[in-house]
Amino acid sequence: MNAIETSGLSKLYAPGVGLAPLTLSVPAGEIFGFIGPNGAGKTTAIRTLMGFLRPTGGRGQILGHDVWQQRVAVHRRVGYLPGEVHLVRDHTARDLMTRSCRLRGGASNTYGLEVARRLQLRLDVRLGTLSKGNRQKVGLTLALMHRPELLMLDEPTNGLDPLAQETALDLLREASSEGRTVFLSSHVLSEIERIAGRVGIIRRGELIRVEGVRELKASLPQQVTLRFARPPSVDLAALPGMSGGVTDGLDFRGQWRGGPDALVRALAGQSLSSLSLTPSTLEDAFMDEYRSETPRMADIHVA
Ligand SMILES: Nc1ncnc2c1ncn2[C@@H]1O[C@H](COP(=O)(O)OP(=O)(O)OP(=O)(O)O)[C@@H](O)[C@H]1O
Repeated sequence: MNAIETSGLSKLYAPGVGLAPLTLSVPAGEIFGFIGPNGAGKTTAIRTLMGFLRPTGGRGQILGHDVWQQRVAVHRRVGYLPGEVHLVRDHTARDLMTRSCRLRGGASNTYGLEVARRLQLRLDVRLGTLSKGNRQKVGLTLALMHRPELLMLDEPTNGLDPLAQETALDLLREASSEGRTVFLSSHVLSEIERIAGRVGIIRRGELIRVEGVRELKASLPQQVTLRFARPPSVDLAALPGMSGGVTDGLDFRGQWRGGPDALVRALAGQSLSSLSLTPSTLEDAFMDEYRSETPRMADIHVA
């Protein structure tokens, strides 16, 4: 059974605003990254999947439960981190963790304490005095502490310092290696690139692309930068495999699809003073998706 299964699930606040019909399957154990610019619909998608927003169309299941009709069961089984963590000011993190264990019929707090320790969260400080990053650590600890089968995390590393970010990513990797599923949204593409198996790109409420991170990166052109000692006698921008070529005096920049051999062969006989070929990052792919005029797709089916 897939951890997340939706068929045309939508949440429209107004025509064209919100989440367009979303058809997506996320198998158990996968880390799925959801990326898109501000206002793309990431939070709306996560909140609809969590049953906090009533869908305006389609169907969705989380761990086999209907996202709206059976949302109480969903909430019991899923670790959720909202985009903005609001906490009761006068309590401490330890209070919230104790209460959460009690609500789960006396569940163990052992792992929660380990997560808090690894995130260097101070458990006995009044929440009202915590910084944004420390509130985020509380939210993460509460989401992770019961080792839920599915983690739904809206920008989990938002506000964390680099060390805590690293720890958070380790915790998510560990969850996945235990067969648990992680669905996270992020603007930090480098972190999605490092931990996610697949990535979904959402734009204006529509899922425009879903692909394995490895495949996505392999499909990207490499950035080529050349400097010549003398003006080249070949039209580099016109080479098959080259795109976006720009010449500036003796410098040339472009995007190259193909192996380095073919490029070196094309440059044979030219007086080259430097050459660099850099693999593209997910960031580059993401920017490409935004720049390209991808047609609107009302309903994208993803295996
Ligand atoms: N309660 C609401 N009523 C009406 N429109 C809303 C509501 N909440 C969000 N929207 C709109 O829905 C669209 C998607 O918003 P959403 O918050 O889901 O985007 P997001 O991808 O999470 O953005 P960000 O990266 O800024 O957090 C935006 O156009 C937003 O203005």
